[in-house]
Amino acid sequence: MTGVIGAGAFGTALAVSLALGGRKVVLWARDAEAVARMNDTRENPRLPGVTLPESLVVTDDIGSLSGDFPLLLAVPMQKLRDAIRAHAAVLDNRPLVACCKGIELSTGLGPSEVIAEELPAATPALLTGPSFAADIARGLPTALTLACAHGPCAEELQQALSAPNLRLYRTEDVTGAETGGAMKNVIAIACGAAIGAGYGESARAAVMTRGYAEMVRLAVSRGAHENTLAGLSGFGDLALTCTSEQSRNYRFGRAIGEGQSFDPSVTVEGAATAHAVQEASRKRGVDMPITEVVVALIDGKVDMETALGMLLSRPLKEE
Ligand SMILES: NC(=O)C1=CN([C@@H]2O[C@H](COP(=O)(O)OP(=O)(O)OC[C@H]3O[C@@H](n4cnc5c(N)ncnc54)[C@H](O)[C@@H]3O)[C@@H](O)[C@H]2O)C=CC1
Ligand SMILES: O=C(CO)COP(=O)(O)O
Repeated sequence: MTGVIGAGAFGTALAVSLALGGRKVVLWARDAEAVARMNDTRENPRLPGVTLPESLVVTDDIGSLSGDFPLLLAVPMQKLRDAIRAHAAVLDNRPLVACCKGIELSTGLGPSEVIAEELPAATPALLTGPSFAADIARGLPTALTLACAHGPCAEELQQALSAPNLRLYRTEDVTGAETGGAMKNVIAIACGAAIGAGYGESARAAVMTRGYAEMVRLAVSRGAHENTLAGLSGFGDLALTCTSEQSRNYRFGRAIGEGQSFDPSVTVEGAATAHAVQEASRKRGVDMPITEVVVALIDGKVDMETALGMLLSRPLKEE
């Protein structure tokens, strides 16, 4: 059995995919009315056009997640700690797989570190990599990274969370996997802004590549293995998010580049994470010029022309 906490786009897509793969899945949401609607219509408005399989149990009863089976935590990064605290009794002492991508603004911690801090007896893991919820829910093929520092648990989770359209690779480098997932959103905002401002595809490729260098620098400074960033959780997700109109982070950046507003109700993980990364990288003395520019753009401190100048006027250096 698998439990999923958070019935947003990603939690629901994973639940659908695992249920269609023949697993027993319980999807928990905090909003009783939303749960009633989903049970009535067998649809989730966050995933239009996707029918929830009859075998998928949707509930607002947190007690139905009691047990020692793995729980997927599919809530936004900045809400992860609240969600854990609210249900600590049910979540403690079992595998908890964070499905969020980001760094906590108030602490500079990644998802597995937040879990470890709140519930030291739980086994923190991470599910990350290039995958749009809509693609997963439609049964399209996807490959993801399952990260868990505890080797045997990593293998068990890899088996338990694979599905016909979800191919999971595993790593014990949780820090590398979570840094890649957090940073790709920041760089996707920069790429969206470059395209939105009309700077062209070559500029986007430059931002992606130099953004990858920032991702690696930050990850290594946090204790990750450089190679992890070349995998699905780093390069893979960067490639997807920086080039797809499906990405909310990319579209948010494009709106900045075009001088347009963006719907504040949409989950854009890279916005808070850019601020968290800026603070962490300054403390560690890690040079992250694209992240600095993204923060300045989000905060409205610079316009696109100034932002471009900030990057192009840097001293010339070896690659
Ligand atoms: N949507 C996608 O394609 C993908 C999303 N992700 C990651 O998944 C995470 C969640 O994103 P989405 O599902 O897309 O967001 P979403 O905006 O569709 O849904 C977020 C859900 O979390 C719930 N929630 C918020 N705070 C909560 C709390 N304290 N307790 C319980 N539930 C709470 C909300 O009610 C909402 O249903 C993000 O970190 C995102 O980066 C990862 C891969 C793909
Ligand atoms: O993480 C994702 C794809 O791997 C989803 O990206 P967005 O949050 O930018 O939509």
